Amino acid sequence: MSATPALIEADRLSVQVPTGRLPFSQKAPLSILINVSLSIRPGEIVCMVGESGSGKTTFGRALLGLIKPSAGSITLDGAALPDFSNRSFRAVRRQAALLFQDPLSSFNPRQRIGAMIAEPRRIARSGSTRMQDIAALARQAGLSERLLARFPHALSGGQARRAAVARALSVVPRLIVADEPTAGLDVSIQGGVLNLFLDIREQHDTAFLLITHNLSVVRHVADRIVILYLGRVVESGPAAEILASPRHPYTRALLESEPVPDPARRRAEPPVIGEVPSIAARPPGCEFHTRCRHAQARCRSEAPRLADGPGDRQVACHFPLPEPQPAARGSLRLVSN
Ligand SMILES: Nc1ncnc2c1ncn2[C@@H]1O[C@H](COP(=O)(O)OP(=O)(O)OP(=O)(O)O)[C@@H](O)[C@H]1O
Repeated sequence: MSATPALIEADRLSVQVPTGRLPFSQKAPLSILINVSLSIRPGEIVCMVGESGSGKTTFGRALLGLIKPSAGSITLDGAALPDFSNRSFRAVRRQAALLFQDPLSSFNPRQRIGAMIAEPRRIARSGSTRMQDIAALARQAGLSERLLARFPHALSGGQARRAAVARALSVVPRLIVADEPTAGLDVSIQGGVLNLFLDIREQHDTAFLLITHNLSVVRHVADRIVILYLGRVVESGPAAEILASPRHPYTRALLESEPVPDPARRRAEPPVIGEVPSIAARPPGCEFHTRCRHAQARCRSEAPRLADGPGDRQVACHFPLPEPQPAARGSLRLVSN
């Protein structure tokens, strides 16, 4: 394990939302995140991976105080936030930038792109807001200078995403939380954004939490991976190790469901990914058992705990997969409910 202290650390963070509108119809609150722990060191790129609805966005927002956690704690530079008040999170937000999944939703429709990119510098009174410097910042994010005079509605999805990246870099933060940073971008531009992240990390030791279900993003940049399923961590550890030998059947199935570009290596049948159960009706025992071919009686009744090891890895499975055999690829299938 690295001795570098964590920049930010979440310990058993949980998020619940109330259900029912009237006092008489109130039910138990719905758990969206359950005991998620994660630490990010300076300069580290952590990828949080999971299918849609697994709680990735909720975690990113809770870490920055945009959603109030219901339990757990957050530590910044070794000091625990005293509570989850706005005031406590101010320290986190001063050091972090969030790239939203839908960048346009975070833009002021009446503000020109150039002014929007310059705004963090103006507020922090740090860095030049001269047009030529803002244009250089935009170019760094792959955004043409001619777009700086436009309003947000006149940008394409890809241009909006690059504008959001340029704004995040306006005052280079110590942490960037990027929610699906390559969604909707052409493959060539996706690579550009990821390479830009790597450059920023190189130059400024900026840490990243990348929220994604795109495994090619993970392969390209991740130092560490955290896999979420129904709001719980099911596996985490160094990216190279997890990609080479996943231990949780869910992680393995996610990797198996990646498109195979080589037609000669086409599988006999595609992995069958069943529906994710609703968080309002969590299966008993291991919540993944309804989709797991390896499930045994114990999995249906007893929830596995997230166990440490080997090394810096963690897995929540009663019967974790062994080191892969050379012929193992394609042998595991997810089954629908
Ligand atoms: N305010 C809310 N009230 C009720 N349910 C919510 C609320 N916010 C999120 N959820 C539910 O919590 C679950 C996790 O949502 P979240 O957006 O964090 O997942 P995600 O992994 O980021 O998904 P995606 O990849 O689709 O963005 C989903 O089932 C979602 O419907």
